[in-house]
Amino acid sequence: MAMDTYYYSMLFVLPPILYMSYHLTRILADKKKPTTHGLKAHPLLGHLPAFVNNSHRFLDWTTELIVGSPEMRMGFWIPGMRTGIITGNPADVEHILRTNFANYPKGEHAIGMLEDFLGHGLFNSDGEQWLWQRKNASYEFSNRSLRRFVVDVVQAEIADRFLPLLRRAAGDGGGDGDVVVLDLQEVLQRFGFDTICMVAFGHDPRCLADGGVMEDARSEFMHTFGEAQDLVVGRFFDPIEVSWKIKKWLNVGTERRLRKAIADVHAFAMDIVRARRQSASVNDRDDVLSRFVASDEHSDEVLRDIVLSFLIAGRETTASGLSWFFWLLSSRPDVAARIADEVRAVREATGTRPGEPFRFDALREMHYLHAALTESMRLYPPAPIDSQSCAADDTLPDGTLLRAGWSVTYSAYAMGRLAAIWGEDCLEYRPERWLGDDGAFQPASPFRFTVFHAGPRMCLGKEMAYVQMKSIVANVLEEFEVDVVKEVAGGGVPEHVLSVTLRMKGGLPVKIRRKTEAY
Ligand code: HEM
Repeated sequence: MAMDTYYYSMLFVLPPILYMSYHLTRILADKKKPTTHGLKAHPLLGHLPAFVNNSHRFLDWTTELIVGSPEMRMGFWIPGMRTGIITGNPADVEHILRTNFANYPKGEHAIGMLEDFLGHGLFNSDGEQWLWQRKNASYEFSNRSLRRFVVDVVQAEIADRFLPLLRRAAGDGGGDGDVVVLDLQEVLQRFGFDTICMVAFGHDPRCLADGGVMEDARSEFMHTFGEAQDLVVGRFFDPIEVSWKIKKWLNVGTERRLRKAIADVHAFAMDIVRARRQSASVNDRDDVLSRFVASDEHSDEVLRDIVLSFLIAGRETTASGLSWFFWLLSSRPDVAARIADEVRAVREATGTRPGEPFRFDALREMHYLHAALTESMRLYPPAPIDSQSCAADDTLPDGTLLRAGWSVTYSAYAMGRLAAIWGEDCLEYRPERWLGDDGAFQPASPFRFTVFHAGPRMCLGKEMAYVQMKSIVANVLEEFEVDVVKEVAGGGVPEHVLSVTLRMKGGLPVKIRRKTEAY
């Protein structure tokens, strides 16, 4: 009997004890919730007012908060909409991108926002859907014939299109012989678009045509593609999340423009897919799409989404990296001179002459150039922030709590400005920080230098991007000086547009001069 009373009383006593201890644990755990130093939350609206007030300087604002925080991260809370963290802490990044990778997918929320544009291509999928595309694409990217193909495509684009364009801009031959102001960022985007289309799909869109002509017919499409990208990213920065859904449903405003832009971009990608399907020689080709087509397993829509992912990956990233690099170089003649010396030494060692293509091995010898580009991307990362979502409650390495459904973002831009990672001179452009005593390039951990992402979803095009960027810089600095037109560009750091990539607002106006020294 006494035992029965004991069991019955336990039935009533235990649940409240368990309930209370559950909540007590949560309250205690929540003491470790992410903090935000120097940022006050509104009692009802949370951090919404601060986000709205600083949306025009989002990267710099979040960087200031991260740099000012001992944990190198900021927590934010926007009631009913979004809660999460933006971090610059390498231990957090390693945890999110590698150690507990499975718990930090892109998430349904983000995928849903991009779905009408990117479908379920590599960039916009998780789980199995991502894995099979990643496996196929990684196989292609580690293929040596693709590496040769990349070098050939890039060198041909430089020799037949890019250098002739710069020679014309420098006043050689074309037009009235005057030096013209060129938007280098736009030229580099065209370069990136041509090369990604040729490498990934075996299709030549001729955004830069032979002889260095900028094809006007392509300008409109390039503009449409950029517009689709910017408008879709705009959805993420809209503090009132449902507003884009309402506009889409009503087909008004930016969503109306976006619908039209997406239709044009999809038509372009679908043309590429159909052309590749009809091509008799699919099995003999080196491009990435042909391998997906050859397997005969995928619908046109799936292939279209794969095409779109590669266009997003390759169109603006290298152009962004190079635009900031040439801007930095314009005030650092010492760095430009050292690169030119290195290129000259590699020419001598490989027995080639200026104007001839650089082979893969020759590019690999250019350690200082590699360091100069890496250092530039450290400060101006082409993909400045990257978000995932937290699938189940988790704790960061320092015990900070993350709840399921939170947005978890790392800022490569802020990380480049953290003294705790790079030392007190972190704001200085100093390529030497990447070189060992023997002058060889020393890579940093991808959890500190997050420019190419890290872990299982790390960028597949990193090597291709360096081949492209090093080839362009080496060829340009052999022949030309690039002067940024300060009267047009303004004196300070150029303003940026925050889209998928860090783009200069208004482009990068430059004048191209032939080098006076004999090579
Ligand atoms: C300087 C140039 C580049 C930078 C800084 C860069 C950076 C990045 C970053 C940050 C990601 C992660 C994106 C995310 O998951 O949210 C990524 C993924 C990727 N990148 Fe790049 N990228 C560059 C050039 C390229 C090029 C030229 C290609 C060529 C095809 C490429 C192919 C890819 C692919 C396929 C992924 C998706 C990987 C996956 O989700 O599994 N990237 N890149």
